[in-house]
Amino acid sequence: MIKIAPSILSADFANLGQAIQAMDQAGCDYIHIDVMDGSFVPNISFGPMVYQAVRPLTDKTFDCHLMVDQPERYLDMVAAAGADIISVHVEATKHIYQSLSMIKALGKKAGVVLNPGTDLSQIQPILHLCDLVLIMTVNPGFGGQKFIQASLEKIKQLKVMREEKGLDFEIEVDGGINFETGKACAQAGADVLVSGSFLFNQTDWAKAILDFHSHIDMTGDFI
Ligand SMILES: O=C(CO)[C@H](O)[C@H](O)COP(=O)(O)O
Ligand SMILES: [Fe+2]
Repeated sequence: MIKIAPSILSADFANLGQAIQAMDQAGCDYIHIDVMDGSFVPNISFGPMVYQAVRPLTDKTFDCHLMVDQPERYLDMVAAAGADIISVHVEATKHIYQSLSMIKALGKKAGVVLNPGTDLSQIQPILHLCDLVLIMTVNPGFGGQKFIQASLEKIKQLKVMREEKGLDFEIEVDGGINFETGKACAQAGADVLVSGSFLFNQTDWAKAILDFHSHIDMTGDFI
């Protein structure tokens, strides 16, 4: 069954705790937390103090997407703040093997993220260290962007690589996900759909999460 990860970048920051609790009640799987440093991406969001404050409000998995340069500088703090999955961009560090090893040593699930312009060959040597591979389906930095169709081929190729190598990481997609693009990603091989603006703009979040499932499960292939 496909997992749904609401991106709280699209939440009402004046009521962040309420939004997280409502998404929990609506039946989401992960809470996706977009951490931006104003350097790796041209936007700044929130740091560990913010998600530490909301950590007690839900038992859901905190899926932390670090859009920061040299992420190894922050891994201790991110782990201490309550992240369960910590994902780092392969483009953001000279030491991706070390970063992923550090995340594992902290007892957290390790993820690697690829920008739309980054080839899968960049992560081939470190795939065995990954619990999750996040394929960006927009350029990172902002919510509400248009899905990049070329991402679908990358998802398919990643699924083949996973099978060939006998690995079991999750494939997550992030950016421009709605019922239509989410279904296309699931058909291509995605296991986790991040959805920000589309999901938060729905009036009934529980229905929207169910609708994500019904759109995808009706193919019969992904239940
Ligand atoms: O990582 C991100 C942006 O860098 C967000 O997770 C992503 O953009 C989700 O927002 P939307 O669903 O509105 O595209
Ligand atoms: Fe994200």
